[in-house]
Amino acid sequence: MSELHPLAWSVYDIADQIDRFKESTYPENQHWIKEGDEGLEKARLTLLGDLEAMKRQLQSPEEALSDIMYFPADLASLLIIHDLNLPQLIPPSGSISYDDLVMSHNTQTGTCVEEDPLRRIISYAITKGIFREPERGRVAHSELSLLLRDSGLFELLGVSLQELLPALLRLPDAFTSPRESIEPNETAYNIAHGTDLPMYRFLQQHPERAKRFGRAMSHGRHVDNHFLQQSFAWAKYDSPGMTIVDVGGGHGNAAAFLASSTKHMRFIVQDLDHIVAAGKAMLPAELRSRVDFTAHDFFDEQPVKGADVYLLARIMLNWSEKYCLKILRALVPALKVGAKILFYEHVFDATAEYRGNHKEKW
Ligand SMILES: C[S@@+](CC[C@H](N)C(=O)[O-])C[C@H]1O[C@@H](n2cnc3c(N)ncnc32)[C@H](O)[C@@H]1O
Repeated sequence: MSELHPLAWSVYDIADQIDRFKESTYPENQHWIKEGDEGLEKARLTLLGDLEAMKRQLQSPEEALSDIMYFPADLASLLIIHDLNLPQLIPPSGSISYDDLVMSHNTQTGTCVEEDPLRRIISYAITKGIFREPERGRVAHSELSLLLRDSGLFELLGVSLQELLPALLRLPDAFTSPRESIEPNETAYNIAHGTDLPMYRFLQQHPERAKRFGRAMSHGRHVDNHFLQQSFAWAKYDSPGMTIVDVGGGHGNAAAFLASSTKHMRFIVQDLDHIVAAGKAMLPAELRSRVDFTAHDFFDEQPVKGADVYLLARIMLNWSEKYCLKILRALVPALKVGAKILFYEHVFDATAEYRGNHKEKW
């Protein structure tokens, strides 16, 4: 028997479980499953993994490889969609003719885009589920493109395409010239953006880009904060007097998420001064009594002594070992007996293997 059969049975069983859950839990017509629904998350991830495994068995190696190789074309169409601000120009409901879309773009920007290439870019994006053509000559939002009207996700797209993608394209140079460097100002980002400063310091000098970067990062985070919540016994620390220091905590998104689901523990979010200023302004009023912000460079000695937990969420990924050690050494004088240092990172298993399904609780 082919290996498809056992997978197909598993898919059937899980789909049945999910459908029954949706029927009893969700309003009518909601076809997606909310990430993080307790009890269903494991089933959802297993199903995604099984479907990916089935796809791999059904595709020839050439097909699988060309999916990877043509990915830059997807990025190019997204880049155009972003730069022309199309998600904002297409109405959230109903549709717009290509004619009107071109006119609206050209009037608002004072630049000139032609209808024919625009239509071709949109047609390509439609094949990826971004936008729809409800009738010939008119374009409307799809479920996916509608999300890009949200400013946070649109900013995340901008950061991904304009800050990070140019750096990713220079990675081969950074690996080889003259050797892979461990210094934060000799990275692919430095080559791509023509700066001698470490990325976060460079952004500090470009306040608008820094703000967009910070907001985009916070926006991308809500998706996996629930893993952070589930992967540590936070309840044990949820009593008056317990302090959690969120080192390099950005706009305080993780701290705010954790504070919303606990009652007593206090959070101190530390980051560079311009980031904490923005984070403070964004914090919901009801969390202000339990979440504080302080400017602190994590290479300097930790000023909050005797906290219960020092959280380093997605910090180490930015630094070479030399600098990770510096960050840890700066914490040591502050540690009381029993203090926890909590790392929250994406990690590879000891042995890399194909992962159709990228997300797992750990
Ligand atoms: C990838 S983000 C992670 C933010 C947050 N912990 C989270 O998980 O959403 C890395 C953070 O490190 C901060 N950072 C970079 N250099 C820093 C430094 N020297 N001292 C303190 N924070 C720094 C950045 O401003 C940024 O907010």
